[in-house]
Amino acid sequence: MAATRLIVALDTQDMTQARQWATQLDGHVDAIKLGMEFTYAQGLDAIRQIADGRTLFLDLKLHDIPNTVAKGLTSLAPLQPAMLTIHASGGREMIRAAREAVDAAYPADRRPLILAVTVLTSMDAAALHDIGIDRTPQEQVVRLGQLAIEAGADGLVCSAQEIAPLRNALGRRPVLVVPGIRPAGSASDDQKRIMTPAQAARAGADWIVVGRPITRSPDPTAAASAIQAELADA
Ligand SMILES: O=c1ccn([C@@H]2O[C@H](COP(=O)(O)O)[C@@H](O)[C@H]2O)c(=O)[nH]1
Repeated sequence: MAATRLIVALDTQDMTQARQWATQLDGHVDAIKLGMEFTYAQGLDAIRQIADGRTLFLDLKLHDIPNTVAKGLTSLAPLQPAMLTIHASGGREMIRAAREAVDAAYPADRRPLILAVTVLTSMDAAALHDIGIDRTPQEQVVRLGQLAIEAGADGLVCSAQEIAPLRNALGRRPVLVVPGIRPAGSASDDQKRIMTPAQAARAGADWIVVGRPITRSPDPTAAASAIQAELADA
């Protein structure tokens, strides 16, 4: 099985902080993730500056009518992300429109992976029930995952708890990117469906996403190195 790689989520509104984390974590993580918090505070040009040759996961979780998602993804092409996100719950037509837009707007040799977010890792069964979904998170993730891959997504964002059922349903091919990762003993914060880095690696995650356990550490480099060691030993 291929090694599980580490993405750090640089969740901050502050340019100096993002630059400092990105620089100090060079060589200790495999990719950086920038999302809504940084993008809404600093804008797209700041993403270009922080990315600066690094492998960029642009996690803006687009969810809108098909035309708007397609045009939004087209607007992001100059940033040359390696991965970007849309919500699987946007439905088949929206995902197909995303596929067509990425194929048209990005050069074939630098086409980002389209990752469909299934069920946010901050949601449990009660949170799904609140929004009218009376399935377990696992059932809903597999249902949305099948839909998204059929409609043209390259991969999925899921929790580590759903890797095995997704692999059973979809095989090895979809890229599985897994947030909700907490090293043993660290606070779960707002995450509900969590696993440790080693558990996620053993379950077959292609990438794990780790934010606060690294960025809130007094020594982010040591925290990232410890996670890499855990992945290597898994
Ligand atoms: O289902 C999802 C989708 C995306 N995320 C993002 O991952 C990181 C996780 O950060 P932590 O600090 O390690 O909790 C964050 O940027 C989320 O937006 C997710 O957690 N769950």
